[in-house]
Amino acid sequence: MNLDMQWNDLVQEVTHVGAQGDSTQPITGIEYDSRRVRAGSVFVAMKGGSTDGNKFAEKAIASGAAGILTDSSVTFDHLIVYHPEIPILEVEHGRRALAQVSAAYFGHPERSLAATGITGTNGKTTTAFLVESLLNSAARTSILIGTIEYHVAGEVRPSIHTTPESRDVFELLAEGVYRGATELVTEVSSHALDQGRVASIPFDVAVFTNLTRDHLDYHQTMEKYYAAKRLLFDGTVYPAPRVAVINAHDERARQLAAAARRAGAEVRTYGIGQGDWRAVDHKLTPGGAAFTLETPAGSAKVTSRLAGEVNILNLLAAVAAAHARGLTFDQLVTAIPTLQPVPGRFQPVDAGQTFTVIVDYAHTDDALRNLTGLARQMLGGSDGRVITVFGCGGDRDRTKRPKMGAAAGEGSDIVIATSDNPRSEDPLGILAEIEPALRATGKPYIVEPDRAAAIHLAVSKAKPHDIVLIAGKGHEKEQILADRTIPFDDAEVARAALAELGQH
Ligand SMILES: CC(=O)N[C@H]1[C@@H](OP(=O)(O)OP(=O)(O)OC[C@H]2O[C@@H](n3ccc(=O)[nH]c3=O)[C@H](O)[C@@H]2O)O[C@H](CO)[C@@H](O)[C@@H]1O[C@H](C)C(=O)N[C@@H](C)C(=O)N[C@H](CCC(=O)O)C(=O)O
Ligand SMILES: Nc1ncnc2c1ncn2[C@@H]1O[C@H](COP(=O)(O)OP(=O)(O)OP(=O)(O)O)[C@@H](O)[C@H]1O
Repeated sequence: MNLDMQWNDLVQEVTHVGAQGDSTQPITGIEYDSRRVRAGSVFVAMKGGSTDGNKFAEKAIASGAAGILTDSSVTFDHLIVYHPEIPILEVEHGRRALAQVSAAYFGHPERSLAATGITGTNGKTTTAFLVESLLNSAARTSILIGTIEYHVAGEVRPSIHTTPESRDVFELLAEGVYRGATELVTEVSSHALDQGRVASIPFDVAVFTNLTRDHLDYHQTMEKYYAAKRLLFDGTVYPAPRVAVINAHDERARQLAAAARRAGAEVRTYGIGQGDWRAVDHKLTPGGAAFTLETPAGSAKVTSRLAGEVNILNLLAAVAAAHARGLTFDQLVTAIPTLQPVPGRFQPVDAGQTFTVIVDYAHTDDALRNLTGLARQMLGGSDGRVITVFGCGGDRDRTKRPKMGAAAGEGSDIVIATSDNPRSEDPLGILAEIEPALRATGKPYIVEPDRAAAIHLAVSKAKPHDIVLIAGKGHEKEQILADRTIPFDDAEVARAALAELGQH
């Protein structure tokens, strides 16, 4: 961070429409939440979806704020009258101003980093992990920001948001640069693009994985959802990327590619049997996939430990992005077989058993259908069965329960319905709301509220070639029951169940 920064320096860095006062007082922090303001902090008061940060400007001043940035002319007019002692800036867009001021305060770490941003409804986390692994295989030092966790030059941190507020992003970047990072790989959610959480970060490479129905509670229409994603590519609000990597299978691919090209980006498309970066003659195996990688930089046969067609797409996206970041085709081909599945995203648990066990984060009916579909793809023509363990969260959308029951039954040969964070609800009550739809599918099922017992049961029922899917928790490490949060890791429980099976 810039320890010498004064208010008067900061003013130079922010686009503003009004200003009052000046100050040579050193600034000790930038905050967008009044509850985090300490003596010497600058408070950025911005309008939000559920409240208005401007309501808390007085509170921030009482906590010792050294200056205020506001996106409200009413607040600006009020403060210049009642707090003439505090320097104030009025800005047009609160979150973009937050990004500008944070970049400056944290010493412009973005200037020392090449950024790859990944957006899309599905595949962001997986693609981001793969890009980071490819860059690290070429001895680059990276920062990763995403849903599961953050990596700061090799150190793992818990994730707060898929894409945090710009202030928190810049703090991570500054730390990463200090520890030698030269690359940033970040998931960019549509919320982040809409709000400007990644404003002031120039993206060298931008990746678009896909667009399916989601987050309409926030964006309201698919057009607005797409428009938010397009912002990463079209140069209208943020600078256009140098290279745009786009999934050729998506129905928006052509229009997005055209928008990116118009903005001056080099476009690379990818796909299975289509696109400039493509997989041909692919085969799915229980251990992953094998295909010929055909690209403008060369062709080679490769094998991957990541299962399912969607992961071939994620891998192609990552390969095209890492090549844009300067890895050679040979470096990429050498690294591909070493890439590990992402924790909790179609993650195999292998203890040498004759069937497949997969842990996945799928916790919506769509995701569950996707997951059972991937398992069917993997079974191909074999006589293996799909055995699915799943549950539904308590104190959450109850309409999901019958939908999940139907999705599990329709996609599986055997279902074990269990608990998944029952929270304050009775686990048996939740299961009773799942059961009628599950029963209606006509598939054999068992209700076992104890999640560990359910996983043991599924593993004990598996025969050679079967696929056991453990859905819902993915990378999560806890189960929330009534007033307790207990450690719980699906992959570990599955490993214990496999070890027990091995002893019999
Ligand atoms: C819909 C959404 O994006 N909400 C985020 C947003 O809230 P908001 O704009 O409504 O802010 P607000 O609560 O109205 O507050 C306005 C301002 O007042 C401030 N405030 C508030 C209270 C107070 O006492 N003092 C104070 O200063 C707040 O810090 C904020 O600056 O800004 C808040 C502060 O950073 C976030 O905590 C909040 O995330 C909520 C909890 C959330 O659930 N966000 C999800 C939807 C999200 O962003 N998800 C995407 C991933 C989606 C995906 O792909 O799955 C993500 O990138 O994580
Ligand atoms: N390229 C893809 N296309 C469609 N579905 C995918 C793709 N990649 C992954 N999936 C499915 O979406 C699930 C979530 O994958 P991933 O975590 O990589 O995506 P994400 O965009 O980060 O989503 P989330 O924010 O929910 O974590 C996977 O378990 C898989 O079932």
